[in-house]
Amino acid sequence: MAFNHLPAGVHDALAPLSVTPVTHSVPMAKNHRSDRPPTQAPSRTAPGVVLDRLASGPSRASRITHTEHLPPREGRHAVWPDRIRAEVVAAVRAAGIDRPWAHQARAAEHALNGESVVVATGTASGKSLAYLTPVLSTLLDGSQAPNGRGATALYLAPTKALAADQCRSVKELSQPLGHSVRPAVYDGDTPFEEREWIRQYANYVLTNPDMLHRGILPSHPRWSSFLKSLKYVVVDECHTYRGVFGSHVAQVLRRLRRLCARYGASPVFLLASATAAEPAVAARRLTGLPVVEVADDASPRGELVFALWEPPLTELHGERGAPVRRTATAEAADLLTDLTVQGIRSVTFVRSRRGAELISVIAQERLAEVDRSLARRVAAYRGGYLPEERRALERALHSGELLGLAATNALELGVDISGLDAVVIAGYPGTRASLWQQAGRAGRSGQGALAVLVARDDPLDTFLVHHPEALFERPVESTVLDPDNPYVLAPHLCAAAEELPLTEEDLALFGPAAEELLPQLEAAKLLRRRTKAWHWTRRERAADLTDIRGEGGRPVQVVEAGTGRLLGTVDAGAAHTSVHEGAVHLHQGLTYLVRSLDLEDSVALVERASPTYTTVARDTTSISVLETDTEIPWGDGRLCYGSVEVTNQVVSFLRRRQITGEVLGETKLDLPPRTLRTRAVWWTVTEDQLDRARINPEILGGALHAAEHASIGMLPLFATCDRWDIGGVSIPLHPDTLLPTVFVYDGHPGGAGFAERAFHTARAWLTATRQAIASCECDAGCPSCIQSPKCGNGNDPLHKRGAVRLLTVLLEGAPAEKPRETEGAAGTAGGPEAEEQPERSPGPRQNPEPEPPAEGPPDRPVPPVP
Ligand SMILES: Nc1ncnc2c1ncn2[C@@H]1O[C@H](COP(=O)(O)OP(=O)(O)OP(=O)(O)O)[C@@H](O)[C@H]1O
Repeated sequence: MAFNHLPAGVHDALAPLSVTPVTHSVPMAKNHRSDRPPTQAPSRTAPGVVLDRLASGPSRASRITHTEHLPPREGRHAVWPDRIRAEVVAAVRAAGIDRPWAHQARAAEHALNGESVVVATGTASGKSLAYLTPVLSTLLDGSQAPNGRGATALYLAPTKALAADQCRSVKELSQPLGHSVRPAVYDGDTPFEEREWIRQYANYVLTNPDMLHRGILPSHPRWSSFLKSLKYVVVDECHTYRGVFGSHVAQVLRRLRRLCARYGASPVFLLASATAAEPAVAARRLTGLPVVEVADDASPRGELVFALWEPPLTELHGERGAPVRRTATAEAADLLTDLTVQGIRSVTFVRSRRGAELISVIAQERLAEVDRSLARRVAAYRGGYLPEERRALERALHSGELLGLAATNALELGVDISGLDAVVIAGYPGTRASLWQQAGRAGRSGQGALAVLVARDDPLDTFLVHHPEALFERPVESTVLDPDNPYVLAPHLCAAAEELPLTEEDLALFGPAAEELLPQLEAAKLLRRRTKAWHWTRRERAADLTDIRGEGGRPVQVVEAGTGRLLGTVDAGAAHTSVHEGAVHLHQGLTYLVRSLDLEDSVALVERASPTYTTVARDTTSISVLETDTEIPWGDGRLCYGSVEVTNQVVSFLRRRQITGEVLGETKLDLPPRTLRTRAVWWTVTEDQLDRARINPEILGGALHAAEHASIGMLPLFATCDRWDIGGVSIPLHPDTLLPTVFVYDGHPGGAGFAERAFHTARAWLTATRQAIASCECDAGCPSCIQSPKCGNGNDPLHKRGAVRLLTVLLEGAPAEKPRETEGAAGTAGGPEAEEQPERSPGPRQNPEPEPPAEGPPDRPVPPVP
């Protein structure tokens, strides 16, 4: 096709956009019909037509602020390397795949050469096969060893669901190979009676980094025969290992490499990721090894029509009389309804679990009005459901029994949901990587597909639907991780020392920070140096020192009060905000009210109810400066970066009317405060600057507070974080700075790099913040500029014009940024990917399964070490 002479990645919207995609922009709503011939099978409705229909209701067309057309592309074939065993090639053929795409053959070649490789090609580009062919071929070779296990492979997935899904497909693919390939999932759900068999006989073990960290590595002697023969470690969806969680996984992989080396093995790492910038750099940081990159996607791709959609203003007024837009939830529910009526298979991605439930309930009700049988064809899908329930939903979507799902990102990763015609994304998912990952779920078999991003009523989403270039003309974010973060590294050094005493030679593997940390760990009496090695001194398990997903403890079980039935779970850290007493809890269309939350026993008792409202927790936060690392004069004021301690408490919850979001009332809560030591950026202003900005004491609090909210809303554009991963505090007279101060901090113990990025791009970041406030059409502030949905003070006080004047004066004194420091403005910095949106203060890194993210945790205590 027309674009085939270009490098594949250049025009593949769903590939890692390490370069800007060539796209065809149509800014006007009425022009959104594609001018290209549809590439899908005739029975499918062209995505442009589907969009036309969605836009045909009253005032609907004007909600589309932009349509982007991403052109189709033809595939390029190659041949499998000769060294792939003929039986494996035959098995792949038997699965219906005659020839590999060029990138699959290249990746296999590197793997067979013993080079670690990252396959960073688009969604559904056949990455699995790229690593599976060399792995299966090697396992087949190894099966001829006297013990039948001359070669083994370990597969790591970020979620249990993905490992289970992959195990099913490996079993299917390797069926013609008989008993030579023995795949098995080894995770928290694996029955104990099966575990010994897996350790002794399985040669392809599928697990997750959590199980590796807590289960496999600490009991490595029982895994010795497996580790001795370990030839490959597959790291699937490796872009999910970012931020603090990614840094933990990097250290877990170093521990694995160390143990393998002791058993005489040196496995090759095979990484796969659909969406990553600079994949080789990220893969090297994750594994600590040089990694070859295969990013030239040779698989075919259908056209993608991508619409940006802004819900209309309503007649309602929100806090302090602000104009209120229709919620993204209500709008997305309408789109799901309309798509289902059209017979279009779709998934609506939404950030919160509650949002997924609400969208599915609303769509079901609307569909029932059209045709009762249609209501049963949509459902919700989210983390916190029991595994059987999730498998059943996946099967129903596969078979076509379900036409539409409202899902959290629990469905985003790898779970094979082929054949979707449309994806609706309710609210920007926080990163472009995540956006493309979700959009890429549509059109898997090469047919055309539609993606619609529905903006939420907040500054960032509003900005994005009016600045499509920020989405379509920028590369995806790099996967940033920092394995040297002492909060991350220290517990892994202890765990490694417990696994096998740490020697001086080991230290290089764990990075330069290891040497500095050891004396501290000795002083804390966690490690002791005897002869030449450091030993773990305690009786408890060192692996329990850290929780690699930062979930803050045991998940809370959600139990139905009358029956004692376990409905699902909520992350410990999320419990205060999502299952506090009086909270509305939704589960597959049924509504429950939380009767009590027992934090000691980690149980929330719920009972069926039919409230007409949803609940939103409110919290308050105070902050103290522990240490200022850097301080730069900004005129008379100061821009600082350093360590802080944040104390957060969920104090109340709001009841909001369903669909409209109208506030019905507030109820106080009595929950304990939690503290977090982390990193922050903060700025101060002087009396003189306040005078120049005409800020008198009456409006000072409101001006600072408004600037803080808007700056948090804008930071994701600069620091690749989610607004829920960062927090802020503003105060007219801070006891540590003795000046009016605004803090923005990382919601992760030890910091996650967002505040640091904010510090380095502060001028660009605060300039964008000032512009966002100043250009908002509202009079006194609204959710699109200075109101925050998670404000513990009910968005009071806020002073819009004061914030603009204050930022103007502050920025007058800002020194020009060096080029290096502004690179973040292109969104290349990193932090954890946005997860489900909690209605909460920022908390620790949230991740999908094994225990998925939730409506979440505020802060929690710092880890015990260093
Ligand atoms: N060379 C090929 N020719 C034709 N079809 C292929 C080829 N390789 C893979 N496929 C098919 O493409 C689909 C997607 O493959 P797969 O799930 O391995 O992709 P992936 O890149 O791993 O996906 P994800 O983005 O979900 O991780 C599957 O149905 C697979 O059978």
